[in-house]
Amino acid sequence: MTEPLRPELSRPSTPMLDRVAGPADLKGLGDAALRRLADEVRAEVISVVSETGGHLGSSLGVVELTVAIHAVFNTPLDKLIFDVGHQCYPHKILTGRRDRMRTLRQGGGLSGFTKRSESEFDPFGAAHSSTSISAALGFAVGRDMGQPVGDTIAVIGDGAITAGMAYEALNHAGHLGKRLFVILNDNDMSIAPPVGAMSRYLAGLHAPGPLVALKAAAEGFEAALPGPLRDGARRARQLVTGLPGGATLFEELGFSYIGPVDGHDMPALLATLRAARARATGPVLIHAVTVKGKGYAPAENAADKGHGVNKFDPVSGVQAKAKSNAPSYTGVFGNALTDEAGRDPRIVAVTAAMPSGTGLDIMAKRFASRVFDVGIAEQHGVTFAAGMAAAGLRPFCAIYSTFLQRGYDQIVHDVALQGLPVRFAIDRAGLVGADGATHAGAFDIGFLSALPGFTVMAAGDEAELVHMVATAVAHDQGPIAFRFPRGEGVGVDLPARGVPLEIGRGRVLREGTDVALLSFGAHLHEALRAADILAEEGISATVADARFAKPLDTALIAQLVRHHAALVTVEQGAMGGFGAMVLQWLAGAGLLDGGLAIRTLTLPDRFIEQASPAAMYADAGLTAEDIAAQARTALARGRIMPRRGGLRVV
Ligand SMILES: Cc1ncc(C[n+]2csc(CCOP(=O)(O)OP(=O)(O)O)c2C)c(N)n1
Ligand SMILES: CC(=O)[C@@H](O)[C@H](O)COP(=O)(O)O
Ligand SMILES: [Mg+2]
Repeated sequence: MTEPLRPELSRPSTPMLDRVAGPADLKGLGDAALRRLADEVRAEVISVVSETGGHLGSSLGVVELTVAIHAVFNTPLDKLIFDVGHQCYPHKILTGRRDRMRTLRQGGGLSGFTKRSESEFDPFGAAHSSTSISAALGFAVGRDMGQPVGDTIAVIGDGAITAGMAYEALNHAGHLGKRLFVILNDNDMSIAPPVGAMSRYLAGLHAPGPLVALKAAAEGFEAALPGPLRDGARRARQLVTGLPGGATLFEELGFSYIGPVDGHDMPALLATLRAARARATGPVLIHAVTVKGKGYAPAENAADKGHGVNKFDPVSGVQAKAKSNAPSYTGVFGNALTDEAGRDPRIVAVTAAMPSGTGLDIMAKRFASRVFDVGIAEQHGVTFAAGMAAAGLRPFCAIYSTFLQRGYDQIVHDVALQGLPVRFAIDRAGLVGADGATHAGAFDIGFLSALPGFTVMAAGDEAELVHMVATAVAHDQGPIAFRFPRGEGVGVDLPARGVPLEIGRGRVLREGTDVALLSFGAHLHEALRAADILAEEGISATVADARFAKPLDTALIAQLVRHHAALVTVEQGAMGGFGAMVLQWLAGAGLLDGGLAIRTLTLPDRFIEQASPAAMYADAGLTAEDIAAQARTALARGRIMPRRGGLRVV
């Protein structure tokens, strides 16, 4: 467990919470007691996250909401589904996991998201956004078909509700008309300030003003009327208020809309939830207005509202600084792209609600009008970029590997099939640490390399990343992608300016005679370390950086297999990626016919649980020692080779 920075300050007194073993203990409490309980839960969240780091602001914003839902509904029979799940810390504290909260996001500890395997109170796992309404609707159908399910409640943020999936679900839920509760947790923040017309619309719904108050009053009146009169009353309200369409978008979609309600006013929340629970017959949307970071000034005052924090001093809110020896890959990418954008006005960039996470905030500072935050809308972002490419621009789509999965059909259908030169900057490639398996960048090598016409690169270090940005700028022949990991680089000197790489050509960093280690991506330094380990045993290893999974440097690979008894490929990705591409090419070229010993080191065929990235790679069998061990065994079985040199060293 992580040591607290100031242990004497980090454990608040929580007499009420101490008596809560689970949601059942909330049932007998009155409104005032529930409000006090919420205060204690908030203190506990601050205390926990000060020791562990994590998603502080989002969790603080839903404290009252979480207490109220558990007090009014009957979980776990009723299914409470948090969208993304990053705001679930109060929920975990109230559902029997308080004693393990200080293991949050660590190896062997509690997940930072909801997770089915962790608790019966987590009916549906999450971490990627905007899935909650679909899942809740699925549970509602299960209930109506006789399964042991009570009510279903989706809690979704104003950021998450900007994604296409949420509308698909609202549309379907409105059509089915089943009893279902969607609680819109509207804190007017995503990770960054929210963007888009939907965000403006929601703000309009809770803007103070006479029209809105009148509308709310009219709605209350309407609800009391018998069915046949309700339509007339609604039309009258539309005339009186003049609000667009009169009804909210949600009502137009077939939901009953309740709100906006102050999501920190416990009596108001409880009354709203009780009334909705007692009377709902179909889908209901409860619009709760909350404050991200609520009740903790350092979070409320932070630009990101304490979205994701390191451990911190609970009194001052000052976060521990991670030691850094080299610039982050993300920062190197952001700076390199900004430099390129300074030279080429056709360069534009797209982020799906992650401007700082992707480094595009750097470019936005100089070229605001050329950086587009599309909201949590990876699918739209990809096709939008394809449109800009078709129009003659040079779009960079900067999306984490894990979230790019959302846009795969768009990558296939809108980008690859049309051969459009969209540049994909794929951050968070490989294992990412505390966010765990849901955020691992495992699959992009395989899913992109399978597409005709795609060029797929991975940066061996941060200097290579600069060159890959330049390569992507210059590549107008079709789609191109480059991947790089989370965190800091290896500390190599950065070039003053990127130089486009020759497409499909790798490089040899170290020339040996016995075994060839062919790395694709940022595990290059592990391959170099493996070569050092092998050298101590008298085994001479060549280390090559493939740079490209597609097109492969087949001349280099042919040379490696000709000159070595064994070949080991290394990548930070799942099976079916770079190693598979190499194997397939070797087989097709007949180069396996002579009994070459090959090992393809990838992530294993299972999801790797959260821990530090180093521990996760150890779990995956992808350390330098693992690479050396595989090289050793491959060599022991490989054919006997005369020792020859002759490789090109770049
Ligand atoms: C598909 C997908 N894209 C991006 C993200 C990254 N992400 C996590 S939380 C978040 C913002 C969510 O905002 P909101 O739903 O309003 O919740 P809040 O943090 O404000 O409570 C984003 C963009 C994600 N989890 N899933
Ligand atoms: C919840 C979520 O998806 C993001 O907040 C994620 O945790 C960000 O991860 P990074 O810290 O790698 O940007
Ligand atoms: Mg929000």
